[in-house]
Parts: sequence; C-alpha cells; structure tokens
Amino acid sequence: MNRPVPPANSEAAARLARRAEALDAADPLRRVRDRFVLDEAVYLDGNSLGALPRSVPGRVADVVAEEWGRLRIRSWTESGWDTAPERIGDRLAPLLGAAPGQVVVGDSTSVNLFKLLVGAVRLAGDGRDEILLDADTFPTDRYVAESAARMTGRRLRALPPAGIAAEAGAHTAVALVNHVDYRSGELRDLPALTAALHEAGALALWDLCHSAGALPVDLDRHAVDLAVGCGYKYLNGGPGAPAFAYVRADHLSRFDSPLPGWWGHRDPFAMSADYAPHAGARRLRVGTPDILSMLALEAALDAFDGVEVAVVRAKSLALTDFFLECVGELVPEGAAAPLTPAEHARRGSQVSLRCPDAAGLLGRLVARGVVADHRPPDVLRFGFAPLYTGFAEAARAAATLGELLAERPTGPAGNGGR
Ligand SMILES: Cc1ncc(COP(=O)(O)O)c(C=O)c1O
Ligand SMILES: Nc1c(O)cccc1C(=O)C[C@H](N)C(=O)O
Repeated sequence: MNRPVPPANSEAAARLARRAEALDAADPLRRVRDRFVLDEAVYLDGNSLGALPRSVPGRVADVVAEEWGRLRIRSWTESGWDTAPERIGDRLAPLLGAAPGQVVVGDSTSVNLFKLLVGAVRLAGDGRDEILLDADTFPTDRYVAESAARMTGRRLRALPPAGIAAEAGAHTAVALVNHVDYRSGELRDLPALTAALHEAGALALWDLCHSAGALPVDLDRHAVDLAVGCGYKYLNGGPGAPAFAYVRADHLSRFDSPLPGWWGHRDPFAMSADYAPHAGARRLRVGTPDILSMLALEAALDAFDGVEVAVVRAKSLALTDFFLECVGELVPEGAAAPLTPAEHARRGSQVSLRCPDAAGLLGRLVARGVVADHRPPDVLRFGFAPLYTGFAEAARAAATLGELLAERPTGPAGNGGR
C-alpha cells in the first residue's frame, strides 16, 4: 500500500526548517563551513570520505610544482618531507588528546593495526596468550587480528564490546576495540574499558577511525596504550589519506614493530645492516612516506585551526539530536528504526537507521541530492561532520527520507539488531 505524504508532514517540515535556520544562525562553527568545498547536495558521508578543505588544492599544487618540480630531491630535507610523518602526527595529536612525540602519520589503518596489535602482544609478554576483539568490528580489524593471532601463537576471542571488561583476565595481552561502531554509530566507553583492561594487566588498542576529528578522545588522560585511525573521514585528508598510529610514551622504548622498515631506523641513511629502532615514535614509521597524500592531510588539518574539540562534540550531538527529532516527525511510523543509541554518552557522530531495502532507498536519496551511505543488510548511515554540516541539511535529509518512505509501501524496519 502506498502512503501519500500527509499534509501535516509538510507543516512539520516547514516548522523544522525554520528551527534549523535558527540553529544554524547560532552555530559557533558556522563560519568554519566556508573552509570547505561544498555544493547544493546535502553531504552526509563525511564518516566515509570527508569533504575537501579549501586549504588543500593550492598546497598540493605548490608541493607538486615547487617542492617536487623545482627542488626535486632537495625537498626531502629543505621542504621537511623527511620529518612529515611525526610532524603531522604532532599536529594531529591535540585532536586526540595526546602530547607530542606519540603519534605518527602514515600507511593505512589496516597496516597500522597490524603493527600495533603484534607490537602490543610483544609488549604484553609471553605469559599472556589471548587477544580480545570487538565482535562487531569493521572487517579489516578482524582479518588483521586473525592473522596477528596466528603469527604470534595467541588465541583470538571475539566478544561483544560490552562483555570485554568482564572477560579480560590474566591471560589477556590486548583488546582491540572500535571507539565508534561503523554500522550502528555506537560510542564505546573508552575510559571505563581502558581502565578495566589495565586492571587485568592487559593493554588497550583502540580503532579511532570514526571518532578522530569528531569527538574528544583524550588518549593521554585515559592512559590508552595504543590507537590507530584513518585520515580520510572526519579529518578530511582525502581519499586514501595516510592513517595514524599512537603508542603511549612510556611504551615506546619497548615497542618492537613487526614491520621494522628503514624509515623507522635510528639512522636510516647509515644504511646499516642491523636494525636499530629510533628512540621515539619514529620507530612506528616503515617505508618511504606517500608525500603527496601526507602533505594534503597536513593542509587539511588547517580546517581545525582555532576549533576546540569540545565545541565540535557539542555541535555533533546537537546535529544528531535534531536529525533524530526530524526523522521522528517526518518519517512514517515504523518505516525506519534508529540503530544509533539515543543516549549522548553512547552516540558517535552518525545516525544509522534500519530500513528494508536500504540500498534502493539510498539510490533514491542520492538522486534527490542527499548523499548518505548504506551498509548491508539494511542500514542507512548518515554521517554528521560538525565542521561543515548544518542543521538545515539535517532537516532536508530527514524530510527527503520521509517523502521517499511515504511514497512506497512500508514494511517492518527490522528489529533483529543490537
Ligand atoms: C573502523 C574502521 N577501521 C578500519 C578501516 C579501514 O581502514 P584502511 O582502509 O585505511 O585500512 C575503516 C574504514 O575503511 C574503518 O571504518
Ligand atoms: N575506506 C573506504 C574506501 O577506501 C572506499 C569506500 C569507503 C571507505 C570507508 O572508509 C568505509 C568506512 N570505513 C565505513 O565505515 O564503512
């Protein structure tokens, strides 16, 4: 049965659009939006690929023409290419709540997961023979963890994140957990779980892909042992931007990387036959960095200049609250069920809705200028990047979704989720 859009909905949509206008006018990050290249589409996919910061194209053009084109090989030293991984790591560190000297940028998240997970098992020592894994994890973390467990002779146990604290014990070397779940948008209790792992004598390795740049992480404050994350989501570093790796300062001197490339050597240009790791975070480097992508990420971080993470978080919660309210008012009852927790303490910066035929619906949303994404089998994800997403866009996305769902037969929204 096709349900027409009830007239009350257009009134509600108009009322919510007026509220959105007022919220946008009062938004302290309103001007930060101008730092990005955007168009008339409602872009709610910054949790997959962040929008292009205006600071990037000119910088990349300059790197190509001047640093590569004119200076060529001299740029390794004269343009600071040789120190880019740790320099950009230190630039990123405040967004993660980390003091300098602990974050290095480079490689992909998957590669950094491998380095840090095997490194964590080595740090934990021989007596600890199991790795715990967030059972809901993004697939790459699982694939890497399975291989790391095989290589190190450890047992891998995948557990619901809420059960990890209770299961961690004298055998646990490390637990690998996602700070924000990529499907549901659920935020995990990083301080409590890290503390519980420490209580058991185990290490905490956090995947921050869906939290870095969107909410406070406070790595140092919570004494997180190790963390990884990607540069292309809320950090807006561009497609395939280098990822980052964090190892807590007091673990660094004992951190034994399973990928000891020459760029992590104490003195790479000594070309020594023996590997001797650099004293600090530089030991997390592996091979020659991808300079063009790396410098694009560095320029992208300009978008955060003068922006406090607490303000980003406040706007993220206000946006997702408002979107959920709009969905509640504008989407036909039962047509889409929020999967993302309502509690602020458990919500990242995206809203996931379960809808039958989410894939088909996504195509129709995109055709009407609302760019979100879909994860199988039935999840629609709406990512809210507080630096450039406005309340009017949240209202427009919900109104468009409501119209589409009212145009087609409604079915059960699915209730077999978490
Ligand atoms: C939580 C999480 N971990 C890891 C990855 C994979 O990162 P990469 O492709 O940089 O290895 C992604 C996204 O692609 C992700 O969402
Ligand atoms: N890394 C991606 C890619 O290379 C292509 C398309 C999407 C992505 C993503 O980042 C997906 C993302 N990690 C997710 O949360 O599903």
